[in-house]
Amino acid sequence: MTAPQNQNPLPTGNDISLPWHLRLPKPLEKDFRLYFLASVSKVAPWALGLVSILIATAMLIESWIGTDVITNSWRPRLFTLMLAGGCVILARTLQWREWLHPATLALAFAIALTGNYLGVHVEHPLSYTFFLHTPMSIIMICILVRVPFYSALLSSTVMIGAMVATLIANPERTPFEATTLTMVTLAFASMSLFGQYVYERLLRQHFLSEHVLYQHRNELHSANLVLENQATVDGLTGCINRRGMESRLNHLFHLHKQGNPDAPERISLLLFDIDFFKQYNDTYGHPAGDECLKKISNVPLSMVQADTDFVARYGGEEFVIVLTDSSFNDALVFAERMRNRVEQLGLPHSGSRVSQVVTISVGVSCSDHGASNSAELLKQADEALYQAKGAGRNRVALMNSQGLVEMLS
Ligand SMILES: Nc1nc2c(ncn2[C@@H]2O[C@H](COP(=O)(O)OP(=O)(O)OP(=O)(O)O)[C@@H](O)[C@H]2O)c(=O)[nH]1
Repeated sequence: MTAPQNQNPLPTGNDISLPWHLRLPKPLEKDFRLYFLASVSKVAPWALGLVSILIATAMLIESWIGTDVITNSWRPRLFTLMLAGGCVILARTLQWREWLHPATLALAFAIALTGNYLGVHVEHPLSYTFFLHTPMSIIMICILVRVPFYSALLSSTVMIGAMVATLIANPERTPFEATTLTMVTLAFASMSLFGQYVYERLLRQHFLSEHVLYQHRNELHSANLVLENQATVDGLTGCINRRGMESRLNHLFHLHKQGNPDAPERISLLLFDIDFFKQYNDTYGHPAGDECLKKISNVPLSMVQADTDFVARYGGEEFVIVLTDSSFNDALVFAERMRNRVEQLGLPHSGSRVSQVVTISVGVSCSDHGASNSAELLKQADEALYQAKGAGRNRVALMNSQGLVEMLS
């Protein structure tokens, strides 16, 4: 049995057709330049090191051949050797790397022109071979150091032009030598440039594939964030839902236990419940009950400040506030202020037996008082809330360090 075909596969870099001239849209082209530079910068120091060794070897051989050769060659050779050394330094230094390509081109010109100069000035039967520096320079920029294709094409043309002009201006070179040198140079240049074109085409295709993959990854990441948000936020009040609360609280406890430097010193938990909410619904209707829940939840939402503090809807008309790094006293002040602000909202509640307006009861617990995990902390706050209800509602109760519930108000 064949596997089912994917009707709508994700696009890959191969789906984006690369034009024959290789140019990508402007922003992509800019990114590709950096990508290209990063890909060549790993081998460039070694390649330029090799070029430096070749220049040094050429100087050595020229000093053996005869003093008249080295007399003519040592200055331009030393100059190109220094240029090559400078290019190696550029390739190895991250902040200067963007200058690598222009510097490599300068080096290639220096080598090619040195060849032309020596081909004219050195009196030796084999001196015409100095002109072979031009194809060597083209090979260097296309294969060894990989200058971008268009720069390589332009500079190769200029170098070949300079070589041909020198050959024409120098009557000592026979037409046969001049033609042979020009043909050899053109052959080397076209092969090297073709190789450079193919290489750059493949590299661009690879870059596009990676770019598309990167975009997919970003889209997936954003979609995940949206989904995660939807999965952990309560649709009615905008508070974190119970699932989100449990995972955040567990995470905080996990950090706390591990003694992680990002962990809060203590975790305080406030659990509150709207008093006689069933009667509120019965009196004003369920939609009004929903509105009431929104208004009440806005009170703690407007009060939490630290990034790690949060408000969650624990279920029905019960809410949890988690405060990190506040002292226990500060958490009690928060609870009392919140209870007071809810009362101050003045939402009429004729069905309540404790007030004319909507009120809440709050239970407060703290990790300093023996709770070793989120379930225990919630249980302690629930026990305090239960007693706050029993003590008449519209009040704050706390679980103290002895494990006893005390009324705050
Ligand atoms: N409007 C509305 N009501 C809800 C929602 N979730 C839960 N409730 C109601 O909240 C009420 C909770 O009632 P109880 O648990 O009896 O508590 P209570 O009436 O507040 O009494 P005490 O907590 O003892 O003061 C129930 O009537 C639920 O229907 C909601 O999303 N919207």
